[in-house]
Amino acid sequence: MSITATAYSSSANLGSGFDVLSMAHKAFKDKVKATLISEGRNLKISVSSKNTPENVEKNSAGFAVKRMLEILGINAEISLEVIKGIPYGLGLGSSGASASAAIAAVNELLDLDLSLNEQVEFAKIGEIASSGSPHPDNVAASTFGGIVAVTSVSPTKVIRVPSNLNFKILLIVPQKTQEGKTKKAREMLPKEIEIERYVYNSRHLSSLLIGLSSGDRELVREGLNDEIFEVSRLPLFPYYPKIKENAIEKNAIGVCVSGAGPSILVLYDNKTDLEGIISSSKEICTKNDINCDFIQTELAGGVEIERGN
Ligand SMILES: Nc1ncnc2c1ncn2[C@@H]1O[C@H](COP(=O)(O)OP(=O)(O)O)[C@@H](O)[C@H]1O
Ligand SMILES: N[C@@H](CCOP(=O)(O)O)C(=O)O
Repeated sequence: MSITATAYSSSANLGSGFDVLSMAHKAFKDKVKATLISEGRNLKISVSSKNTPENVEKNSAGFAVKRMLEILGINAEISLEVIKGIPYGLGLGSSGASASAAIAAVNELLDLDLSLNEQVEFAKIGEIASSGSPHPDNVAASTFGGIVAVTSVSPTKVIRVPSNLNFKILLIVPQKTQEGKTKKAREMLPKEIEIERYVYNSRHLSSLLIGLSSGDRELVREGLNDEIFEVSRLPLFPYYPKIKENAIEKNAIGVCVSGAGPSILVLYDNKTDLEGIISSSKEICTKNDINCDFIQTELAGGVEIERGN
């Protein structure tokens, strides 16, 4: 018996919403096929994957499933085939999507009847294998779909963010995968911040959520700014400030780093000079000795179970 689940790529943080906000998009997707080999005897998880670790403890999909079954006290032998479609190390929620798909597939395979919040609770554990931290944002977006806010982590509670803003997504993706990128990016963050910077980011977060809900372009633009996380990680994407400045000049709705980078998320609409952003961003990337892909996409739904396999 096998079940296959599909989960989409995501852009987490959305400026000042570090570890809280994220959005799923159709740019890329992972699939995980879970096959039940035996049940009730012992707990054994195996992982096969062409381009991510096949060591269960080091694969976000395998680690999430193994820990979930340990926590639930379930003995089963399950093989996981991780079919990657999301390039990893680029800030597109690759590790999170695998974990989301794996948990959803095993939930269906063993008829666990987990809620979406419970699935995120277990899927986030998979992020420990990839970044050393169970950050819930990417897996929340890949599981729920749309734009999400993680309002609680113990227990996990995910809320879909209401949006009345019409926008499309441009992802600027460097063609350079970095092993362990998010782990390194998390180590770059300050342990303490000035209250003033916290207040700045609270203003940005408030602007973003109100702007999305009301469909106010200017509020969303302001809301995608950040004074703490992107600033601390700038050495990972030195080209970002210029690309952002240029995109805003060409009337993008707003710009932020996608997750821990190095990809950049641009929200745009029919008032935006999209071609101008792409051509000038290519020049900026070239000046920084990087080649980038430019992917136009849109919001994605949540994790999908393939029926009839
Ligand atoms: N199923 C998986 N999919 C993608 N990366 C994985 C997976 N399992 C473990 N990893 C590891 O996690 C790292 C990529 O995750 P991360 O650094 O968070 O980047 P991102 O999530 O932006 O792709 C790589 O070192 C990769 O080997
Ligand atoms: N909140 C996390 C998000 C990491 O997203 P990814 O797509 O880069 O894995 C962080 O910023 O550390």
